[in-house]
Amino acid sequence: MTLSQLPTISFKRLDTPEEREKLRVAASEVGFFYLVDHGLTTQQLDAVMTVSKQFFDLSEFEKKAVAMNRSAHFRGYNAVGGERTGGAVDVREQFDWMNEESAVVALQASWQTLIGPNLWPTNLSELRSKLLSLTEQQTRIAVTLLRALCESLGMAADALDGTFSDAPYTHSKIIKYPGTTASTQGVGAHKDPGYLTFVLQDQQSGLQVEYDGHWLDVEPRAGSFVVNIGELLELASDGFLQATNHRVLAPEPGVERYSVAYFMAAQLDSTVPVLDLPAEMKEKSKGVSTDPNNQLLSHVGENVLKGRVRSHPDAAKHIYVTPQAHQNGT
Ligand SMILES: O=C(O)CCC(=O)C(=O)O
Ligand SMILES: [Fe+2]
Repeated sequence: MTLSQLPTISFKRLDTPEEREKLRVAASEVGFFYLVDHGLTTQQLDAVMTVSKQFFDLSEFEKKAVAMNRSAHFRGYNAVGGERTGGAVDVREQFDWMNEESAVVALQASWQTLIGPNLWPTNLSELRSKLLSLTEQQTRIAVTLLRALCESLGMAADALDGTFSDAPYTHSKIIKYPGTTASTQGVGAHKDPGYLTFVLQDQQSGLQVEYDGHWLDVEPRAGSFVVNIGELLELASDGFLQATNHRVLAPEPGVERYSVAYFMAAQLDSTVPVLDLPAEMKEKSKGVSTDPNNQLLSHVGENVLKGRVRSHPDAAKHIYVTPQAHQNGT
């Protein structure tokens, strides 16, 4: 199948069977689509991009004050060099935040290190308010989208609700890709570990999705989110939906690209069930991928932690829970 453009799904029409059918096709045959009519205004999205650029324009000293290597919970800033994908350095700067929480005092499993407070710069107070408000709205959209997706797969809308209840684990990042000739890798090819990812792009292209053995450009479309299927949905659908490989090419020198990524998972202590899909979907399923370098884990905390450790090995050095406890996922 050839594809010149990614499908587009209208969020406000998801209550119609026609749009849900389009959603099922987009999610199962491509794994990437534009989400429009989601209700977030252009002004709000522009304001997020503006405050994100203001963050990256802070001095090195100010950014390093919130560096991820000061966090025990994979939160905060990474300069270029702080992340690797596929064994090579990603040429991007980024600032990560997750749910605002207190740290677990006595860890019983390694994944509990994902729980903790965010790091916020003291001299850009707008960053916290703008980003947390964005996350809250994206979570509402993601929950509705996931429910519509379950329905489109012939399941009850709430089939996965038990895994995230009213507060899914979410992880987000603002990202700056500086122009470079040193490497073509903005971020190397990877799959995202959660249920659903939303990417907000600026006007600069570079995001590519693997489709039918080729890399397809995901051209920026103002006001849309680019949605992709993550590994937890591949597991829940027993491979009917596939987490899609994607990457970002570094821009040319003199050009910068900014994006904001939002990853919705389930609660970290939950385990993703395998949905009993209709027979015609089961027949079409390619099965869950069995890449020896990337095992998919149905324990949510374990699968999310796997992604974080692979991306930020330095930030993972503090993890001290015994392998026994880790294995049991307790
Ligand atoms: O920056 C982008 O467009 C995508 C980033 C991405 O795939 C990721 O951070 O997982
Ligand atoms: Fe990604």
